[in-house]
Amino acid sequence: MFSLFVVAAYALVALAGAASLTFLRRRFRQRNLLKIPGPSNPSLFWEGHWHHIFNPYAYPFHEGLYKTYGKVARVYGFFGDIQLVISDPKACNNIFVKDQPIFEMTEAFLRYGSHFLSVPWTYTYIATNRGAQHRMQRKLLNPAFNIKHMRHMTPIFHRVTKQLRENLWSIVSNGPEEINVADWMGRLALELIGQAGLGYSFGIFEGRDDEYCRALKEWIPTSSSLAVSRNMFPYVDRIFHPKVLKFLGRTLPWPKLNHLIDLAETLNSTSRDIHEAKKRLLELGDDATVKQVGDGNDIISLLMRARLAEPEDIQLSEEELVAQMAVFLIAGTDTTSSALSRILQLLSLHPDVQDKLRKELKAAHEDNEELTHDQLVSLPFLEAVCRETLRLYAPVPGVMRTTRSDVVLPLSTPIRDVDGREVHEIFVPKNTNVFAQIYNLNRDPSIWGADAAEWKPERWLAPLPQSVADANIQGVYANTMTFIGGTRACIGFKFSQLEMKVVLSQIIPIFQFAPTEAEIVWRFGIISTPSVKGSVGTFHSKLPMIVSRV
Ligand code: HEM
Repeated sequence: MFSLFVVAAYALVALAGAASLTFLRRRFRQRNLLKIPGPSNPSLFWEGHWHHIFNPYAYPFHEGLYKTYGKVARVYGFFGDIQLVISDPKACNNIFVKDQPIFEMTEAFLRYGSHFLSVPWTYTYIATNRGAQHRMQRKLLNPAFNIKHMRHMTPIFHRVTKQLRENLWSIVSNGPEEINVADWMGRLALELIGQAGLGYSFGIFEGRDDEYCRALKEWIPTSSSLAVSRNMFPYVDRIFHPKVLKFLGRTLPWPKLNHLIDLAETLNSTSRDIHEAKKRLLELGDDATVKQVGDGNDIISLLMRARLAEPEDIQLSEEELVAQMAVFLIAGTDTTSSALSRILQLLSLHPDVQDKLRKELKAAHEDNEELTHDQLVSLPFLEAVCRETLRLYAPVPGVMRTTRSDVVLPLSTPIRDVDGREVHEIFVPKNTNVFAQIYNLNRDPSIWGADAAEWKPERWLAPLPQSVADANIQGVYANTMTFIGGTRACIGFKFSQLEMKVVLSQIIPIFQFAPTEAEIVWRFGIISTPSVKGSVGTFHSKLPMIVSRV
């Protein structure tokens, strides 16, 4: 008994020694970052600023960092780890474009994502693989998101949006009604990506209780509620074999984790079933293919046909294809519904802008009831409303990266270090986490002018200030980092543009949106979501609005 106690004590001392050594080595490596100004560590040996950065009410913290420290601030992560929060445009260009292979997704994100979304327990889908495998998948997936294919998708978007329109029309048949717009936009975005992305209908507007849909809806909140423990993944993942991890995840008395594993399995097994059904149709030939949901024009059908046309070694494996399905749903639903909800809220708060947009859309509808892709992209005010909303209120307010080697990060605007010295570039050692603040970068007054924080769609109807061109922001969309840039830029950004425009073109001409008395608070997260101030049920989006027929 005594000897067991001694062994345990030795083990504890050894563990504490190893942890201290790791801490000291890391502190030595990151010592120059201590010179970057930033807030002091609120909890030295545990979370650091993790909760300040990621809690649902973190917007004021991020705005405060920007106001107090400027475009670069030093913060603390777990166990005293030093991290940077950056909104400097030149630095962000380097993070996303020039030095993208150095600034990769964090291990926590990659490993967590691969365990809880991709059943084979490997990096099989686009958002969590890297290097050559990522480049190869991107190359194979890109054609499914090009303009030519978007044109084929426009009728699918119209068809789904009409179902929403019919539902709303009957709800407000007897006069104005209070409606949770975020909920409807969530359902719509899911059905849009279901039909146009997967050629699958969740039956959302027909009231079907779909297991896939339920799993997907629960995956995001369940996964978000495990956000802090996610940081442990790179460590436990190294110690245990994936099969052991999966077994532990199922059997440990940790209901949320158990549930997440069940959800991932449902998502994957249903994706597999959908894939098998599509495969059978493809084997039956073109006539059968066009009879499915989305007329065979959905992204997965296109990729499956490409598989048949390409030699075996340069195509996505069936497993990779199935893995993309859940990721398209996760990446394409809440982002789009967040953007649409935000646009509708802003239109409700600015009735003059809503009227102007309605006028433009009604005029366009005189030629055609269903606006084509080319008509939609040529409407200047619709474009201005989308751009301004996505600039000022990026649905993904920031992304985390980690350095895979030492690197020097140049700055557009020099900062002063804690000794008062001017700093034009920062040496960032290997394994440093960097949080790129898209939200602050997109509303930088030195780029967009003194009115940068105001929602002004008309700014896009006149030439932009020279400072915008000078900032040389290398994001893929409208001089912003809303969809980031470089090889990891959002693959679905044109898809989401088109979705939004189709939806607005169909609902704004016939419905009026007005605010209610409720105070709306937009929660910070991987994706920004609306809630009513003081409401419980943190993860469910709420955006009540008064909707009436025009
Ligand atoms: C307004 C809507 C959207 C916004 C604001 C948005 C934003 C973003 C951002 C910021 C990223 C980079 C994330 C990171 O690297 O950490 C990203 C990646 C991605 N997005 Fe989107 N997205 C939107 C809609 C969509 C849609 C509709 C789809 C699918 C149809 C989609 C699919 C993806 C995929 C697959 C990635 C990973 C790309 C890669 O790693 O190569 N997104 N998105």
